[in-house]
Amino acid sequence: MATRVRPSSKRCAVIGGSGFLGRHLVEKLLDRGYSVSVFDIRQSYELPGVTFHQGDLCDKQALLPALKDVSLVFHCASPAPASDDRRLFERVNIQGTRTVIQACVESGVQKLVLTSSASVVFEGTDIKNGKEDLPYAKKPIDYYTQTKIEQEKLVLEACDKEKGFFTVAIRPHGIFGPRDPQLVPILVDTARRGKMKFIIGDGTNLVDFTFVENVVHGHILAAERLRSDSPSCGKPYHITNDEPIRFWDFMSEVLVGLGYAAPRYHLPYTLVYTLALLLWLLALILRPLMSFKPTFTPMRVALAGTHHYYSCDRAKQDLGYKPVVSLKEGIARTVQSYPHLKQGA
Ligand SMILES: NC(=O)C1=CN([C@@H]2O[C@H](COP(=O)(O)OP(=O)(O)OC[C@H]3O[C@@H](n4cnc5c(N)ncnc54)[C@H](O)[C@@H]3O)[C@@H](O)[C@H]2O)C=CC1
Ligand SMILES: CC(C)CCC[C@@H](C)[C@H]1CC[C@H]2C3=C(CC[C@]12C)[C@@]1(C)CCC(=O)C[C@@H]1CC3
Repeated sequence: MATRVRPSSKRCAVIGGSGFLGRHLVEKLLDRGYSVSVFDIRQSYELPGVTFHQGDLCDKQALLPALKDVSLVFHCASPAPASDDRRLFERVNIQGTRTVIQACVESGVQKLVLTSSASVVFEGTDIKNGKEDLPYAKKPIDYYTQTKIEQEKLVLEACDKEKGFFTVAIRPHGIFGPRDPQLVPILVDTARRGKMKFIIGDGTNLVDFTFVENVVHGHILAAERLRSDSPSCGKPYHITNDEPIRFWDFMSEVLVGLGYAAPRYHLPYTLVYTLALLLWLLALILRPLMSFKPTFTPMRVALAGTHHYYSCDRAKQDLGYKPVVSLKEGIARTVQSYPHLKQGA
């Protein structure tokens, strides 16, 4: 009779490992002595100790070889929020996550760590020190958020102590750091087009921005603490820098660090939000004829003009989490890592 080989606890897979967070996670896992199998729709780098599997996570047959002899899987793949493509989000984040769960169960994977998002509870209104027991957004602000909610529910509901399949969800917020393709590049592009002169609202709203290495640290702690007797089974965890900052102070520090002027003039929040909503509707109506992507989407305006910061007390208590890089150091390292985005470069 063939005996099943028990997967090594130091062998793991990172789905979405070619992305911003995924690659930082892979690098840290290698440092900690793991061997890593990366599954992604694209390959963006090569590293010793990493085996790449290129494919779409919605395709179980493509996924299975990447999970062979793996005991721990991190799922941090998602289409970019900026794509605003409902069908793509539903296919990848919902159906694809079902496929990931099935593939994990079939392969004998014991632990699945999902990268969710703190935005699953965000409806465009203030959240101050939000805890994990806040209800999911009833009216999610965009398709990305809507499908991240369904994805998180699927993964947490799949946790089955009897069968030895343990799941946990990490909810980071506003990830930034070297190689981020989103926050700093969009900010600089907006500044270069002369559109970063305005502060939306009174500029006092507090927000969490989380340095990527802290997000990685939270994922690894969650994975290593996940066992049948741990309180984290089937639970979500906020992971932030635990240093809420005014949204516009953070933007200004990054902009000034890169040689651009900080925004100065104030615009009323409701006016900008209404304009962003109208533009979004116009882009939707015109989509069959032409494609244009407004910079100020309703989601971005809501994020820029409201309080949204979260408590990570649960992660501190259950996972022993504590940020490893301060906001000040994170911003300095981020600014330094983008010489090509500096003013005049
Ligand atoms: N960047 C942020 O501020 C935040 C991100 N998150 C979550 O963190 C995770 C990682 O995000 P980032 O690293 O910022 O994004 P990213 O876009 O850099 O990485 C996502 C990766 O997923 C891959 N991918 C997309 N569709 C795929 C498919 N069908 N099959 C296989 N691979 C596929 C992409 O090729 C990419 O490498 C995502 O789940 C995102 O929802 C959560 C909170 C905040
Ligand atoms: C044009 C300006 C008003 C804003 C420029 C910066 C924004 C691009 C970023 C500020 C907050 C960021 C953020 C995300 C994406 C980039 C920002 C909007 C997420 C939506 C990424 C995915 C998530 O899960 C939540 C993030 C919240 C913060």
